Amino acid sequence: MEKETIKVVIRTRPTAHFASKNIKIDSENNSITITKLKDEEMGVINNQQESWQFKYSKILHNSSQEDVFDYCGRPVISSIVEGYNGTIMCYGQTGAGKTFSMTGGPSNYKYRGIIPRTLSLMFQEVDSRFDQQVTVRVSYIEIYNELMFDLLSPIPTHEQSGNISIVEDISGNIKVKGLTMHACANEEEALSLLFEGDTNRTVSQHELNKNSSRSHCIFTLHVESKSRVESTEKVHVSKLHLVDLAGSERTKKTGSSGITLKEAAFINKSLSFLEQVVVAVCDKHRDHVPYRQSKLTNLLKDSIGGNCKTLMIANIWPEISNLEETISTCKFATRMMRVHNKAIVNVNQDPEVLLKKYEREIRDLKHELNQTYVPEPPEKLFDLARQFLTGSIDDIDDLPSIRYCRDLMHQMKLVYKKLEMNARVGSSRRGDRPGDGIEGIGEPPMDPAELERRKTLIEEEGVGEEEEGAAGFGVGKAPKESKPQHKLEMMDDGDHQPEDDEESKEENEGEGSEMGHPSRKSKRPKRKQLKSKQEAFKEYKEDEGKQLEEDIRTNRSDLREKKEEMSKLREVCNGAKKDIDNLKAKLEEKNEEKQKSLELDGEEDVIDEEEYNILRQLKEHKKLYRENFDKFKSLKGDAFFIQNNIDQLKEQLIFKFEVWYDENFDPPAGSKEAMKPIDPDFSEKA
Ligand SMILES: Nc1ncnc2c1ncn2[C@@H]1O[C@H](COP(=O)(O)OP(=O)(O)OP(=O)(O)O)[C@@H](O)[C@H]1O
Repeated sequence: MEKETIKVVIRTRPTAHFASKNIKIDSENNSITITKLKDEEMGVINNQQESWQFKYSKILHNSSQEDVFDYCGRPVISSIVEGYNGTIMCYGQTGAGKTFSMTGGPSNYKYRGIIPRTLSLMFQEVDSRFDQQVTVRVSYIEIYNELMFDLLSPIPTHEQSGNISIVEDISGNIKVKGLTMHACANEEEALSLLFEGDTNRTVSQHELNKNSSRSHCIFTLHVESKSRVESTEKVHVSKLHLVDLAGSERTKKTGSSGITLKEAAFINKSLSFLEQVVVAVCDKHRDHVPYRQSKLTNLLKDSIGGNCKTLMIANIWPEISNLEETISTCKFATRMMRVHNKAIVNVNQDPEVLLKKYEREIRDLKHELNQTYVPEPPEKLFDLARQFLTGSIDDIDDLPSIRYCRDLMHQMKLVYKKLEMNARVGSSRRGDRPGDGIEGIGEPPMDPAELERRKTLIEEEGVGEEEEGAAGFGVGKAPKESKPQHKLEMMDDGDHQPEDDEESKEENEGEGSEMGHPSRKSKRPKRKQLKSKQEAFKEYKEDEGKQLEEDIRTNRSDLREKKEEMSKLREVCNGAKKDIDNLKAKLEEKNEEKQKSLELDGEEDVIDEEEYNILRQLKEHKKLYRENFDKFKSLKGDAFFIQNNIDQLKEQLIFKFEVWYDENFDPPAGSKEAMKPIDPDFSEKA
């Protein structure tokens, strides 16, 4: 934040009748001394002199327009592009040269004022900043009799004067709602808007000065700049108010009547409100500043005591007849110098760039994930999960990525399901409640007394209960020695099936078995007739594996869409590339022609219309190519990501199926059917 007082510059209007007796100007010290005989006008005999000395930031006495701009305008331009707000305002009595200072005299180019010079320098500054994209818009507003008029509105101002109003946004920035803003690409466009506004400006006939303005005029440049080099969402936003205030003369001196008297009253009122605001801002004990009392002070709230770098030019007309006005202007100017402003760089966020930035971040992260994560074989993770859940290992130290954790969690779920299922099968064989074999998993843990009782029973009598004529789902009673030594052994009967006792073996053999595993057939839920592993897989996908199958299908359809889009973009890129090559060849031909004519006439050809058109087209095609290629690259990343999803889902599907298959069918271990690899795309291909 830059805290500084408002700069005040005194500019004198050149005159042949300079009041040299009363006004002494010291340009070196930037001071001015004014002397006046007391009550001279009242005719009272009083030879006492009254004298004032004022000191300012600068006194521009008989200065050229260029000098005025160099001091007042030039330093402001770069700070505007950097994001600081700025205001340059001209204050002073009618005819003192406010409009001349601000807009200039039309008679000669060298008389152009601060506004046209600012526009010229501003666009030079914009063009010189290759690394920045700068947008300049202008607005032009007039305050006349406390009404605001948009001088650049295509609708006649009197019709839409009610349509514009001053508003303050949540950050305290003042804006004029409904005011038209005109984007300008260059100095010429901006100048023509200034001329258009000036033509529309309300000018009233007046005794003191035929063309003097009876209104306040504010020409504003709204500047936005953002970096072309860095992909940043930061946009520097600023405004530069160039203000031509109405004349500050006293009403009685104007000799006005009718409308112009009313005008003068309004002007005096708003200028006195301006004074009140300045006084209030300077008074540390005042907590309220009456900005809202008038349109002018409301509109210039940022400029006086706010977020702005402000400079005031106090125009004086140093003739004896204007002594009162000169003193009054100097007094006001001195007060203005005490106003402290707090200018900050105004930074906004460009939502478009912000969105693009987030999209890029997501894409990069996805890409990084795909790049760095090499999926572990599911069997390995399954084994790790089982070791962890059964307490063989206390901790899993190495968790390299979220994807790894996710896969591991998934395997944990599978282990859990398997354990739960085995426990259920085990308990139904033993007649226990489900979950008895896996304390803490599935069902709530058993009452400790009951658990102890059962343990003793198992130790004494073996696992399970005697069944009379057991058939179907009965599990019978396991002998004492079949009690598993390890908790997992008890839980996981898939691989660690306790051997049935001879008695029950015989029993089962008596019942016969199609699968060749009589013992299991009698002790487990009836297993399905095996057709083929691939057919079982089909069945699995329609039933338990339905969700995974659906996920794969959704991903596949996404992938298809992406690929279709990619193929369209590829065509556009190829077309653009072809056009670029053709245009380059044409350009080459043109260059050869030029070279030849240079050798013949020794004159270097300038770019002709055809060459210009080729260059323009080349630029457009390159842009088209770049845009579409960027989109293509982004889609390629997406497609890669989706393909990876599909592979993962397929792996999961096969693994889950293998578990399911193992639990539901009994091909002899190591048999051809059991070893057969599954083709997850079998039904798709069919
Ligand atoms: N520094 C100057 N050099 C040459 N001519 C000047 C200068 N200052 C003012 N003038 C001339 O004085 C006349 C009045 O100036 P101008 O219209 O700028 O006054 P003003 O303060 O804007 O008055 P108003 O308050 O009525 O708008 C114009 O003809 C202008 O050309």
